[in-house]
Amino acid sequence: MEKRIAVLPGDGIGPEVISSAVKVLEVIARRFHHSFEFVYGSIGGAAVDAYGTPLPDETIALCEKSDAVLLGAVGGPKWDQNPADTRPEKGLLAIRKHFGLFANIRPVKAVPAILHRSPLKEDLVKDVDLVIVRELTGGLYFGEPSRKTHDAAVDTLVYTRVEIERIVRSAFDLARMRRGKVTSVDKANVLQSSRLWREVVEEVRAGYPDIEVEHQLVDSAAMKLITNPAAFDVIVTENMFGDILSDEASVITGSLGLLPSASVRTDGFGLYEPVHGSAPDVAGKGLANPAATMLSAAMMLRQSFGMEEEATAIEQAVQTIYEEGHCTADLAGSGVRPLSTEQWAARVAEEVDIQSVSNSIMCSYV
Ligand SMILES: NC(=O)c1ccc[n+]([C@@H]2O[C@H](COP(=O)([O-])OP(=O)(O)OC[C@H]3O[C@@H](n4cnc5c(N)ncnc54)[C@H](O)[C@@H]3O)[C@@H](O)[C@H]2O)c1
Ligand SMILES: CC(C)[C@H](C(=O)O)[C@@H](O)C(=O)O
Ligand SMILES: [Mg+2]
Repeated sequence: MEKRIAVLPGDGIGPEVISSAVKVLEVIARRFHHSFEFVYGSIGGAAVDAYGTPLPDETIALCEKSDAVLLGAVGGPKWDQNPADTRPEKGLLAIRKHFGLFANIRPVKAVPAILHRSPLKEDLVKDVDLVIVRELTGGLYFGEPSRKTHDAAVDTLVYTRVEIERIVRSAFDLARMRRGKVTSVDKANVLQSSRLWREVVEEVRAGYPDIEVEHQLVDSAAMKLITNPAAFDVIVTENMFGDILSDEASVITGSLGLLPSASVRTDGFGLYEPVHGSAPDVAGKGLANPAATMLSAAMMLRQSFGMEEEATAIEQAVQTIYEEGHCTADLAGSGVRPLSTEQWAARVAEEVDIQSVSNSIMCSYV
């Protein structure tokens, strides 16, 4: 299959984790006889520096001509004092909005070989397999913020019935393919937009009698995510709550460097990016964990290209390398010598290749 992938490395550790994921995708292409064309574009702080804007028209055009987008991360101290329009993060919000990527799918799954790296008890963590379905193109992120005076600022939180309904349906559809449970997270005891959210969830659930539904307020949901994370299956929530809960959920697995995400719309086009940011504190030092970006690439193969076997090959290779005891600095406990980003990525790429050899040996015996 021929696929054109827009690659947007961005800032900080973005280029490091992206180059790792691209290496693995190159092995996948070779092994499964696909042709992947990687076309590189600029976003975030790098684009502000080169083009004066965090999302240049050239980047939009390149993504429009591609089958999917793979993104690293944006942002960093260099641009933190920029005005709103030339902040790197603005580029990320703009690309999500431009392509109508309203559903941000953030799976959180315990990795058996590294359960001990979670700060939570292994017993709590071992069965965790949940997905946060985060609304991505509405809410506070896209209100009309304004700095009223020197001493006052305002952000508005708007949600329409249509925006809520489509994300809630995505969550119910996903739950049907999983364990059949949806937890809707809101702040309906305070916010009007949350009361509308809850109303729409109640309407949508009528069409899904097979799905178990619960409502949780975001503050107690944040607590339950840590005290009993295995109780969750699909969590559906608005933009800001989803952002916060997904970073919190990364603690369950042991590192933010493990969580992938897909930002999608209904026609299969998607932007795939790790949940983490540009990690300026570790950038350029070989300390970044590229697993989240590799697993995002796996989501791209499965969700945008329908390449199930190829996606599984990446996921299995990541698991195997952890089982062999190799990890990057974020997951190395005391007494464990971590591999650099590049070394760890090379092990995963090698493993994807080795799988192909063992598979063909298996075939020759069948
Ligand atoms: N999607 C994105 O592009 C995205 C997401 C979050 C934050 N950001 C931006 O990133 C910048 C830094 O934000 P932050 O520090 O709050 O969040 P962050 O996610 O970049 O980092 C938080 C902590 O996790 C660590 N970390 C994150 N990813 C890691 C990885 N792959 N491997 C090893 N360690 C990792 C970092 O070293 C840091 O200690 C800000 O400019 C922020 O706006 C961008
Ligand atoms: C960088 C920022 C705009 C972004 C968000 O809040 O959506 C990030 O935190 C994320 O989780 O993708
Ligand atoms: Mg975030």
